[in-house]
Amino acid sequence: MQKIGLFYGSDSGNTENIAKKIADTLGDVDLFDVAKTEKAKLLEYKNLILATPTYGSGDMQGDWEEFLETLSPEDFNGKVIALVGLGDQDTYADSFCDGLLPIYEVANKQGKIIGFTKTEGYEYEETKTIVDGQFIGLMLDEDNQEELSEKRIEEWIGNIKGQFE
Ligand SMILES: Cc1cc2nc3c(=O)[nH]c(=O)nc-3n(C[C@H](O)[C@H](O)[C@H](O)COP(=O)(O)O)c2cc1C
Repeated sequence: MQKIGLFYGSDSGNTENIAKKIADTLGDVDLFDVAKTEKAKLLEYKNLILATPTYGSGDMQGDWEEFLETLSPEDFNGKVIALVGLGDQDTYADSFCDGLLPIYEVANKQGKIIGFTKTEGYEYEETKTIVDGQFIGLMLDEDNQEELSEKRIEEWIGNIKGQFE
């Protein structure tokens, strides 16, 4: 398996902490804050994990918005991509983790998305991040279900680990 590049954006630190936990648990992961990195770096990796929280009402994090503008579907050709969304399903119940959707839409056209997850145990009202009955990635809620994150991360890593190339 080739090394994994984990690219994250984070305003208040939750996604950064989760990114570090994922990297520690998975091993062989290089971490990048999208505020301080370039598209060329992402292109170096066959295996990717992309993580964003949601802001506004259903938007991706600001640095991710700028970073995603530099990327096109062709950039994900031949890549294996796992997605991570952070949100608050209580205060923003009708747009839970929706900021992850634009990343999925660009990456999914030519890349292979892995790591879909079940929706059981979550308490949101609406989200656009469900495809074929499953979340498009690992969804975490550090505001309301922090105690569930560790187990969710472990299960998810167990699922994706063998799928990277
Ligand atoms: C102004 C504001 C708007 C937010 N909007 C949403 C939203 O639409 N949907 C959602 O699921 N979470 C929303 N959140 C919750 C954040 O995504 C959540 O707290 C996340 O863990 C923050 O990650 P960070 O610390 O990496 O920036 C919002 C938070 C703030 C402060």
